[in-house]
Amino acid sequence: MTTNARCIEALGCERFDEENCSTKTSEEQIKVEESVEELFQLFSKKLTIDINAPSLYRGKHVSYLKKCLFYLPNSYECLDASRPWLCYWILHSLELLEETLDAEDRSKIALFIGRCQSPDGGFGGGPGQHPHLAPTYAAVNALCTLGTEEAFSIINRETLQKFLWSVRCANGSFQMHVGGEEDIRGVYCALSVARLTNIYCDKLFENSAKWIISCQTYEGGFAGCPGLEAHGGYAFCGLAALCLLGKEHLCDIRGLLRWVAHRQMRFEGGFQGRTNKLVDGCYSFWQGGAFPLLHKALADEDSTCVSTNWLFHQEALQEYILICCQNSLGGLLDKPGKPRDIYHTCYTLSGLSVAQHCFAGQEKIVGGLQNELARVHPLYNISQEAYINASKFFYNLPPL
Ligand SMILES: CC(C)=CCC/C(C)=C/CC/C(C)=C/COP(=O)(O)OP(=O)(O)O
Ligand SMILES: [Zn+2]
Repeated sequence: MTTNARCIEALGCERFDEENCSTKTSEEQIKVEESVEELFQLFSKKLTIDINAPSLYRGKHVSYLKKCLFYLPNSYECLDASRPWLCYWILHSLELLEETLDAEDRSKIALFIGRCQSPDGGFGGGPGQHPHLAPTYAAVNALCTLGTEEAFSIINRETLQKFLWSVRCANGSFQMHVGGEEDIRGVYCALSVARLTNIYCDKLFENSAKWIISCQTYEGGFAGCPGLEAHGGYAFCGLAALCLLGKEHLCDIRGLLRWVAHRQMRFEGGFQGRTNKLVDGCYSFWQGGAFPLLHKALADEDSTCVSTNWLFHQEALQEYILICCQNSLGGLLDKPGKPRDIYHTCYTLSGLSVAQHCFAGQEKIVGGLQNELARVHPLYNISQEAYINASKFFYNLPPL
């Protein structure tokens, strides 16, 4: 299927499904493709983008993100308990777009995140809120992205470790907050912050690998909890958590690879989150980000049989993001027709970065080098540079 057809499909203009296509004769198929081409010509006049060399609206995205940083519109009121997330999504997106903030702004943001830190350790969704693993993960990633000594020093590693102990369950899973739900996000968030800030200890994660593996389903992906449906968000958490434990080989890597590779939609080029659901830009990272981790796991088993590319269609994903997920006024989105928002801006850009970069010298930058983003570290989803700076800071501190 051509890119044009994928875009038309993604624009919701014409419905093709695998079954219809496969029952068509080649002549009928050509007619379908011609009519798609015609439709596409019509729609490309509306889209102010050159589909043969789609460009990233870098400047527009930067302006949108900066506006959101200092004046969060009313539509984010419902995220009042996710304020460290808002900081992380914006800061990480700006970092990927290679936009730096001035020192005064970085300091203001670091101090605000500091106000979300709980005296009991960890971070809450806003100042004075109870600590929770999700905003703790977002706060640590945001502070590491800020990358200043002031930002790193805000994290109280002693109380953070106490908080992690307070949400740990005997079976190796983690509650999202004291008395809260246990799911695979918890163990990933706990491992991510523990590794980044150098407070990891084996005892804290005893049994965790076994619990994570019990979330892998018959389809090959991971569910939020044992017995539930595999989903991209949870599959990323499960695989990344196993990698952070150095135990990825304990799960069915090939089953997971098969599942995640089939989540890339044949027409749109983007990923769906789970079987029989719709494409969505945010899964560009939740699903796409699994491929570098899978690649490493496979290479560790047998370095002679791995390719120099990720095992998904990297160009098709980039086309979906650049052609279908950009708002022409800045910001990115789930799919055409949906409003832009900073969550989708963060995860589409993170997925775009994964799709652009495999190994040094093997970059595939759809639309030209001017579209290149900074490289992400796929375990944490902060930039490689932010990861290196944070490691230099935290791994020079004495162990707890
Ligand atoms: C680190 C961290 C906190 C990770 C979160 C991972 C994540 C994105 C989980 C998604 C959870 C989920 C079941 C969404 C389904 O939404 P839906 O039914 O609206 O969407 P769908 O139709 O695409 O499945
Ligand atoms: Zn989404």
